[in-house]
Amino acid sequence: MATTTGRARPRAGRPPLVAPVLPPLSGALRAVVVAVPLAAAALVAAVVPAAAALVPGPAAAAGPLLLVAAVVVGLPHGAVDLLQPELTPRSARARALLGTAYLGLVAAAVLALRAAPLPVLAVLLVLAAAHFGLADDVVHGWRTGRAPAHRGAGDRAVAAARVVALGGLPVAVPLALADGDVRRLLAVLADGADGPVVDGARAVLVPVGVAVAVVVAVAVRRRDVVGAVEPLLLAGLFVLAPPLPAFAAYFGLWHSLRHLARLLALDAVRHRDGASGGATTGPLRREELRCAAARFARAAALPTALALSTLVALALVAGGDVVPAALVLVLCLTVPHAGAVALTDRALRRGATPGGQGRARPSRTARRRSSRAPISRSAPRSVGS
Ligand SMILES: CC1=C(/C=C/C(C)=C/C=C/C(C)=C/C=O)C(C)(C)CCC1
Ligand SMILES: [Fe+2]
Repeated sequence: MATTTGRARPRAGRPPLVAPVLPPLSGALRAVVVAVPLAAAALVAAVVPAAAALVPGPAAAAGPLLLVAAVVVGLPHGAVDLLQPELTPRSARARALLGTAYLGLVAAAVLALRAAPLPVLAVLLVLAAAHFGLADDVVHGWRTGRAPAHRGAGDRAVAAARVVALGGLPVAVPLALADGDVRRLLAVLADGADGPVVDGARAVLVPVGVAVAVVVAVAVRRRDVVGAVEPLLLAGLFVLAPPLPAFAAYFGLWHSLRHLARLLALDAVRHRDGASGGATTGPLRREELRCAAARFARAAALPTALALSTLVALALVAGGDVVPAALVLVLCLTVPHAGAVALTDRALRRGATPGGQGRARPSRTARRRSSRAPISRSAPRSVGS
């Protein structure tokens, strides 16, 4: 993604001088991060089982198609992993190395999955659950202002439960309740060993259920309605709707959409900071988000096209079967994607300082400049990322 205009780029391997702070979740951004994913989960949980009862044939045929569509729609959310300034090294050589390592990890994961299907699939599924759960924990920090950088031991324990609950539900439940479609896909992915994957998923349902109970209880005590509803809606989605449409809705309209919103918000803040010297806060304006979306579309186009071509190539190698190919691609992309997102989040957290509402104190020049900047606003309510 294009980076800031006037702000100094971070040195290789170091967090930026002024970490962008996610602005308060309000307006369109709140709708995209909270209302749309929750409404989509509720709608799919209600409508898809009804459709499956009324028109079983077309509903069953739609599952694999929806999954492939969701993977394609979700590909861009990882397309700018290496363009985050908190992660990108300064020198072109180091950037090329990082890009090669990213693609090398995808290729290594594909080869490893072929060489040892069952153990490698198990590792990839655990990684996927961790990635999903951590992403929703970051969104929780954004929504509530309880930034990960400023948590005490109690908050950290609840965060761990949140990661297990919100990451475990979308991976363990559809696999534990595997229907014919999922069994067939698992048999392709795990070279006939679908049974052990389903058994393993069933075994983790108890810890995931306990984590859900903890998260809901804590959210109720804190009067955090969204925090209590999130795991219940995800559980409802994956228990009521068939696994493939449920996962498609989750991946396209929950995980990818939330990540995309976060990328746009971060980029908009970096641009705002670039213009103001790093001291402006307050909700993002629609115009700022529109510009960030345009920059994102430009930056994500080529990597997304590359991922789509890889999908076509994998499908051709798999004899034209695009559904397992899409799953192999998305699972193997998760290896570098989860790593890149985790490293970027860590850099963003480290750039945050508790006393400064999540950001390092800007220089005197920056402060003087920002006091004249037209977009300077009130103090932020939410912090960190
Ligand atoms: C294997 C398999 C599944 C799980 C796929 C997963 C878990 C994908 C994770 C993707 C990630 C983490 C993308 C990165 O953002 C389903 C669809 C449940 C059922 C069919 C077989
Ligand atoms: Fe992701």
